[in-house]
Amino acid sequence: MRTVPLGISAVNGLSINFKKLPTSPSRVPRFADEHSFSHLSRSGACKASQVVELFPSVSPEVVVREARLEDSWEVAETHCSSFFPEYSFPLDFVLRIDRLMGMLLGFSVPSGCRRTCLVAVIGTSDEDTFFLGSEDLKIGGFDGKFSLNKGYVAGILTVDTVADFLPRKGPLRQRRTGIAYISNVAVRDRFRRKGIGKRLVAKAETQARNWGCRAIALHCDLNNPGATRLYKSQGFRSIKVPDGAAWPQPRTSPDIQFNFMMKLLNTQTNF
Ligand SMILES: CC(=O)SCCNC(=O)CCNC(=O)[C@H](O)C(C)(C)COP(=O)(O)OP(=O)(O)OC[C@H]1O[C@@H](n2cnc3c(N)ncnc32)[C@H](O)[C@@H]1OP(=O)(O)O
Repeated sequence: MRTVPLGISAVNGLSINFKKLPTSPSRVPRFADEHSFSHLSRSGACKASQVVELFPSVSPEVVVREARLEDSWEVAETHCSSFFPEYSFPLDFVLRIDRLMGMLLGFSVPSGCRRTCLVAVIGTSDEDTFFLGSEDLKIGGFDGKFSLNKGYVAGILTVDTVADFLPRKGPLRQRRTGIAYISNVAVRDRFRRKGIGKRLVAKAETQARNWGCRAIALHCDLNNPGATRLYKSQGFRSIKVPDGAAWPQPRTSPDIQFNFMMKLLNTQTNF
């Protein structure tokens, strides 16, 4: 089964940042995994694994929150190891650096739009975390606050209101508003099937509601039945895109076919 990084990555043609990820997401040869790269990750991984063994389903130790600066490397790792698991050294390392730089330097959004990266973190609690930095500071798609009690990033998701993958409105081709878009959903291999994906999607919905959105949408590779099942279980429904419709699609390999899925967020309003 092929997995495809969608959304920001897929949207803008992927060159050096998260909104420009490689256009061919097919798996390529792998030669090192995330453990190779940082001592910090290695120690974090042990701790996280122990927690998960103690709590086989999602435990209270899994916190889903907005990504902060200190998570950025692990976010890049999670993305690369999930969507490009077969990349081998040095490509996998370069890819991680590319994602990291993109996240820190890129991630700009059009005026009036929002975008945030969520992380599912194991082995921490926000309640006893001491933060440095300012509430208002944003660096790339990251919250500028910094904490030493960071936990271990097991899953990621991006949600935005950029509407790059929805048809534009009217003769002026304005961006559609009020519909959030989910992309780049990934859970590290060894933490899958523990409800983390569901938690990330649920948090994205909460974020979308807080932004005033009435619906939330995503594109999923038709050949990704696991992810499709996840979204269906969360109330997303496949939307038939009329043949020939000028409906923008994530820019990945041309042979990938997408299922456009959408969920209304507790509102009767039509879109
Ligand atoms: C919009 C996008 O970004 S689409 C891209 C999706 N991302 C990827 O394909 C990257 C690689 N895959 C992954 O990272 C993960 O497998 C994800 C994100 C798809 C799922 O994350 P998980 O944390 O494993 O999902 P979670 O445990 O919450 O699963 C919820 C339900 O989804 C379904 N599901 C999830 N994964 C699978 C699978 N591999 N096979 C079948 N069903 C699955 C099941 O119904 C599952 O419930 P169950 O475990 O009680 O049967």
